[in-house]
Amino acid sequence: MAANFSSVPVLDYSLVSDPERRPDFISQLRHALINVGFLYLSHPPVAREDIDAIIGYAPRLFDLPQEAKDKINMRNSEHFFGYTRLGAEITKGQTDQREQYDFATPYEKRWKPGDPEYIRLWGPAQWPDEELLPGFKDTMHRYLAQVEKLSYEFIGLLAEALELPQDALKQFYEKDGPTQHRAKVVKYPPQDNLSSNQGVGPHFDGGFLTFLLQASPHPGLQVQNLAGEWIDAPPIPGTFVVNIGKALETVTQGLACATSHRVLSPPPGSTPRYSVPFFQNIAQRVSIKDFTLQFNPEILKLKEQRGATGSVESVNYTEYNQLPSGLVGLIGRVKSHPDVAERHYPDLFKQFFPQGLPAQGSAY
Ligand SMILES: O=C(O)CCC(=O)C(=O)O
Ligand SMILES: [Fe+2]
Repeated sequence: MAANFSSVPVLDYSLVSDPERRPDFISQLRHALINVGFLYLSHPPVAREDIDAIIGYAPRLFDLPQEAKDKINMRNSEHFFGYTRLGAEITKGQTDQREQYDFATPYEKRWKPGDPEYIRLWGPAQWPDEELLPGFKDTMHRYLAQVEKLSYEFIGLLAEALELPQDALKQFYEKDGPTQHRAKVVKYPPQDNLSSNQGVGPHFDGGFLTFLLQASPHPGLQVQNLAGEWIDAPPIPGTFVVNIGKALETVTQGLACATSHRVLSPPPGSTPRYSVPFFQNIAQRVSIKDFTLQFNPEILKLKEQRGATGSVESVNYTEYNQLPSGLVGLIGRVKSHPDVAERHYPDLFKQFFPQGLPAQGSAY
């Protein structure tokens, strides 16, 4: 019997600092990692005022004049940071109805001649002009620094839940400098009569962990369970939604599962939905196939008890089994944003789009 799920569990981060209740947290975490791949985290160690400020900024970012958005179009950026207009991506053959900005933690470009091309993926983000949105960049940096710290702490807890040494996953981080993490601010407009209700189609995330802030009260996020059913993950104020990326699934030999998810657009006549996902990266030059973690056989049995996943409507990021993580990330970006790739990575562009530029990117 598969240990199927019908809701996304809520874990209380305040248990972690309570010696008596910490074991409860660890066992709930073990269940969520192995059987669900998604969880809500309440009482996260991120300042409430920064979260509220980000929620306040989200609509204002999209209300900027079109020329201010175009000025920081992603096409300017070899790092794939910046603004992407509505309807520019497709997932599973259908247009995603969302508009977004890709931002990141601070980073100076490190690529030098002779380095692999994927090293160019990391570098400075593009930000709107300060006078148009005063304080936004600083607030976002402060927010991202806190989520980044949480993401590392969480990886330690995850190792504990899988009965690995606390620092067992540190070997996947950059050793000689910072790891750059990506974040987006996303707007899902309400469905109109002409478009589908696909905010974003079914997909897996890459990387290690995603920390998602649902920045408006709209439902719409759904998570696919083992039987292939779509389970709602509506916003719960004061929480993050945390989910496992394909790199972490690969590293843990499938114990921690990456779960397919999607977003349905708000219904016609509604206000837009906003969200702010943070994607935790790993070292660019790491090839996961070169590492084998030793798991306790009792823990590996829990994976067998989970059973096989049913029909999963998602296929991306299978390359983590063979290629360096940075190249997997770059391929993902090239597929989703071919116009950016055509300008900055012409060889890879030709490899993935031999017929030339499609009207939209095809994420997965
Ligand atoms: O907007 C959301 O709630 C989820 C977005 C998402 O899954 C993604 O961008 O990877
Ligand atoms: Fe996602």
